[in-house]
Amino acid sequence: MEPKTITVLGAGSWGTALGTVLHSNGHRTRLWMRSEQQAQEMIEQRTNQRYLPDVQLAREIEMMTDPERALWKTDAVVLAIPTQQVRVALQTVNPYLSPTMLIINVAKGIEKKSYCRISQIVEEEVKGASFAVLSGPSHAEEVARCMPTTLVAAARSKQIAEYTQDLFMNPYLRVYTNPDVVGVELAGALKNVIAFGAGIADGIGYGDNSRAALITRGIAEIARLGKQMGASLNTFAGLAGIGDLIVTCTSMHSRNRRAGILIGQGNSLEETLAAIGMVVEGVFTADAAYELALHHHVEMPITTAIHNLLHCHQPVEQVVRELMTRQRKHEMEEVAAGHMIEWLEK
Ligand SMILES: NC(=O)C1=CN([C@@H]2O[C@H](COP(=O)(O)OP(=O)(O)OC[C@H]3O[C@@H](n4cnc5c(N)ncnc54)[C@H](O)[C@@H]3O)[C@@H](O)[C@H]2O)C=CC1
Ligand SMILES: O=C(CO)COP(=O)(O)O
Repeated sequence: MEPKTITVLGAGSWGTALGTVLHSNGHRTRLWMRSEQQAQEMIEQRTNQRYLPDVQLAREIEMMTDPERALWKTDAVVLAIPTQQVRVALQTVNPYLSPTMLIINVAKGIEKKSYCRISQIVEEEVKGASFAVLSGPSHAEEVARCMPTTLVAAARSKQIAEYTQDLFMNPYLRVYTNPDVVGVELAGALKNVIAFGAGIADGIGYGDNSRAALITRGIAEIARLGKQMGASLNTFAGLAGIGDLIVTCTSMHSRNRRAGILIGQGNSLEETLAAIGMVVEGVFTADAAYELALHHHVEMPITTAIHNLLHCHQPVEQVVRELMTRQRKHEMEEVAAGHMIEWLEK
């Protein structure tokens, strides 16, 4: 691929790490951020001390706060901004976006109140924009250190998915394409809620059995909602689905898991968010996920439990007891739905 000009919106840990990837792939890379002070520090120190310390940033990566300069003749815009801020950020830069620019979202969440996925926010805010989503098991700390990582680039058009794949793919970052935008977006957003729950279990002092249960039953309920919303079930068995759920429920890099651990240890939500100091998407997406499940008449017991814990202030012990003592179930949905009569009758 010919070198492109790429603007990354948001200089947190993920935007910065992806900036290093794009630069090492030979693209002209610009990092746009709100804070003049952060931009000056990054220009002078060639590091991002607050969000991704100890990672050296190449001299050629440009840091800036002026949206007009950041978006001047750019080919693609990477949205690396926390979900709840994406709309306002798009409104800020909108006058400088052009219809030829591809918008690639890398944030993982669902907007509160509107229950919009990011592709829907982009559709509303930037009429006619081409869109792709890049997701999968990928902690910024490891990507920035060139550790082998796999991702999924999803777009409705094969050409856009492959273009996104080519922009990011290199010997340490293998990118697969996928046509299922809805599935990839939902998988990335909903896994954060489950990972927060897995962290709570760890914080309480529960063991590996509990974590495995949350991962397995977590992907089952994510896929159930996804299917109802038109996603492909295969997506949830792939990198953006079970792959990302595994890494987020098990890694100490995960902010969602670490936040859960602090809650499980008895800290308040306020104390927890302050201690993490970066975005904990699952806390904000829990609400939207709960409402989407109600709206689509889909059972999501773990997500509901997290929602109740966060918003109905139910004590953790009560939430766990309720989850474990729910009405007994079949594991397979087709059995539950009565589609395996033969087995039932034997
Ligand atoms: N950190 C990671 O390893 C990964 C993060 N993600 C996703 O990427 C998204 C961003 O996450 P991080 O970079 O980790 O978050 P972060 O908390 O490290 O940084 C967020 C950045 O966004 C900036 N920001 C917030 N509101 C803004 C606005 N209105 N305009 C401009 N900038 C704004 C903040 O100043 C900060 O620099 C999240 O949705 C996260 O789930 C996805 C994959 C990996
Ligand atoms: O999405 C991620 C890894 O794939 C990052 O997860 P956290 O936001 O929990 O750190």
